[in-house]
Amino acid sequence: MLILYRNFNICHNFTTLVTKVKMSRPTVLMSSPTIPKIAFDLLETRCNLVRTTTDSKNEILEKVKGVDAIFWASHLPLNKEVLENAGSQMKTIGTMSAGFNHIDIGELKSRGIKLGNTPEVLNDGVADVAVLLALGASRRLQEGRLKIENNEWNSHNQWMLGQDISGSTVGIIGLGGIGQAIVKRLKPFNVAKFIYTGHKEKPEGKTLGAHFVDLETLNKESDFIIVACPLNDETRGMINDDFLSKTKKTAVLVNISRGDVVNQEALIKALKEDRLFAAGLDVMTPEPLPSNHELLKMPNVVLMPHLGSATKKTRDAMAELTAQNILRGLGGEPMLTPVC
Ligand SMILES: O=C(O)[C@H](O)CO
Repeated sequence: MLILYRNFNICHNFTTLVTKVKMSRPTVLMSSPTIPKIAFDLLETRCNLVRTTTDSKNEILEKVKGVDAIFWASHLPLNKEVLENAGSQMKTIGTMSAGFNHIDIGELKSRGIKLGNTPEVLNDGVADVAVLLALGASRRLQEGRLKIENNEWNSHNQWMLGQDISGSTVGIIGLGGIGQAIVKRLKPFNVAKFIYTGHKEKPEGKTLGAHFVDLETLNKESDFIIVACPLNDETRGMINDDFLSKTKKTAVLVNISRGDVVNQEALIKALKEDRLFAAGLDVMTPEPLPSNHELLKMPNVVLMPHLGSATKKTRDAMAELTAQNILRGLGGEPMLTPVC
């Protein structure tokens, strides 16, 4: 009897311990198998991880059930369906992205869920791509390659002339961290004037020697228009037919933000009608772009498949920051880079 009682006690204590350990080790869904190792290492010190073997929606919807937090490394919409499947205990999300237009913030707020994102750490990577696209589009990179491929190389001195960035006016839509990093990079190119638009004038603009203007002025004056603002209800379709009807014919448009800031049909039309010199796009609609899409057939469009933050260093930094946000959220501390 005594032995039985002792065994019961041991069992009981063990169960309590397991429950406690489980309680002190929250579960985190890692929504993609390709999340950098640094995030797994950090989170594993204090959490139990639920891993996925694919990036598929179905697997995420299945594995999210009952977790305490989500590491979101997917461009799939993070919406009511995902949250409902997760359950009401899930109160912490870290998204491995600076943009959060794919996340239903209203739904998160109504459920008291905390969200952190990864701004700043990708500024340099994305700004590099903006410069790459500005130069590539203005110097006819895609068209030049096609000329070689099609045996149309012609060396006369007026052949394939591009637009100069030196002496130009560069207009930045959205002087956030990425916009500022773009200005810093372009300064040594002897740009004549930097202008920017946004909600309000920024002290950083003064430091960088960039002038605050309204969107219309930016459009009218810019030789290079670089879209670096977040996608939201205000900016969706901002670059539309009307906007492009007032742009300089020699202007180059670069988009490193989100495809939907630009009305793509209007852009294609303007490029075809030679109302715009060229475009350099890291983002487009839809993503992935179908391989037979019209944009791919246009010689004056330089395209990249949303690679702005795609360097080893940047993605590691994004993963680490996401993991830290999750750990802080789970521990009841403020996230390092909170969205809500
Ligand atoms: O928002 C971001 O983090 C970048 O566009 C990569 O998705």
